[in-house]
Amino acid sequence: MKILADQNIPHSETFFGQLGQVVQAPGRNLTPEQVSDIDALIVRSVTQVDASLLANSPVKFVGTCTIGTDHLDIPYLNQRQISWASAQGCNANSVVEYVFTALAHVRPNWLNLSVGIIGCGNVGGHLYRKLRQLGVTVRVYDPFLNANDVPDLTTLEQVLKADIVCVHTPLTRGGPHPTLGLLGAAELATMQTNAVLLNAGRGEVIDGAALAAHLDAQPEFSAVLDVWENEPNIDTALMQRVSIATPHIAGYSYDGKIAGTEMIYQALCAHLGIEPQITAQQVLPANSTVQLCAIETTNAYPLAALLGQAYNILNDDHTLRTALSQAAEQGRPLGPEFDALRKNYPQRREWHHFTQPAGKLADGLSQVLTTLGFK
Ligand SMILES: NC(=O)C1=CN([C@@H]2O[C@H](COP(=O)(O)OP(=O)(O)OC[C@H]3O[C@@H](n4cnc5c(N)ncnc54)[C@H](O)[C@@H]3O)[C@@H](O)[C@H]2O)C=CC1
Ligand SMILES: O=C(O)C(=O)[C@H](O)COP(=O)(O)O
Repeated sequence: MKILADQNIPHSETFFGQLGQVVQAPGRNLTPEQVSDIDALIVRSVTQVDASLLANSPVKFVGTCTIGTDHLDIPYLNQRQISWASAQGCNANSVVEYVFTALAHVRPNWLNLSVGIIGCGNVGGHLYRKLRQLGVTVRVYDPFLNANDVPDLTTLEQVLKADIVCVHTPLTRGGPHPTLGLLGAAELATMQTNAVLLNAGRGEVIDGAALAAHLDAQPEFSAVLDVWENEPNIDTALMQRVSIATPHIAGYSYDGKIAGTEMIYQALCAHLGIEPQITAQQVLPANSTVQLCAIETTNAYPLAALLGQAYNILNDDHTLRTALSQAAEQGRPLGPEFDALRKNYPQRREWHHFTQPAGKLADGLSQVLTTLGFK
């Protein structure tokens, strides 16, 4: 069998090579010719999988090593009886670590603030439970859940009143509660003037032009954006206005990426009726525990300093801004720069690979780190 895999899927040969011949290709601009003799197509979020790609292809299985599925035309796949699978929850922990790291930088007192969560599935739900464990006041908006699922469920209006609002919905264009443009000028206007808005879902859920205008009008308002309208050609005017800007890498922990590969390998095995032979555990680096360094007791933001050792979000922000401004100055297109940062993203491990500093931490800090997942 012939399997085409996006070249940015780590260990695709190790996993899918068990099942057939693997051809790797850049996923952004796959052509119908490239899939004209392919049995299984393994993609990431940058490949639009629809009739224009697959109409003349013998593909019988499509797997996306991502949580999001907005790039798949699912009705078309179903109609063609092409099996498909996504990697639900694979990088949810990675996104939650991103959120906590970002908040520690933009609102060092976030433990004492209220947090609103829009979309409470694998990512939002994980974030919700951690915040509750930490004693943070949380409000949730998710029209597909009820109060038995989430006791703090409320309206979108109430969630938008929180000090910090985190967006973790899928991008949906239809159905009873579409998320395309869910937050526009009218919704932003109801938020607190010094709120933080964080989007690690999909860029199109927030109207970027409205957000840029809002940031201009409200100097105390902050935004953290990992996802953007029109990726990879993002709006640099908006980027310049946000507090933290990253190139859609919230879910890019190495653990999360390998989990995505493994889940789709398992799904393809199930499709073929074959027992899986390889696991994520076999390919992830072993014994990779790292000890965090002790920090100065005088450090005003000890949590940000500790989290920054495990995941340096400011480096991701700096790298994006530098790459895009250099490309703009030199008249080069921005899209390839954005994609290159994602393709060459360094290996980032999740927090259960880190142990707390040997020295004594300030009261309560060790407990917070333990709740966040540090050993
Ligand atoms: N920035 C990144 O690197 C990553 C982004 N994502 C994005 O995050 C999204 C969410 O991921 P998961 O939590 O794993 O998905 P999920 O499917 O487990 O949960 C999504 C939740 O959003 C809710 N929802 C749907 N429409 C809504 C609406 N109109 N208003 C409020 N809530 C709504 C659903 O009921 C569900 O509970 C993904 O679909 C993907 O687009 C996921 C992983 C990484
Ligand atoms: O899992 C998802 O959904 C994501 O947003 C991924 O982290 C995006 O990664 P790529 O598929 O765009 O590499």
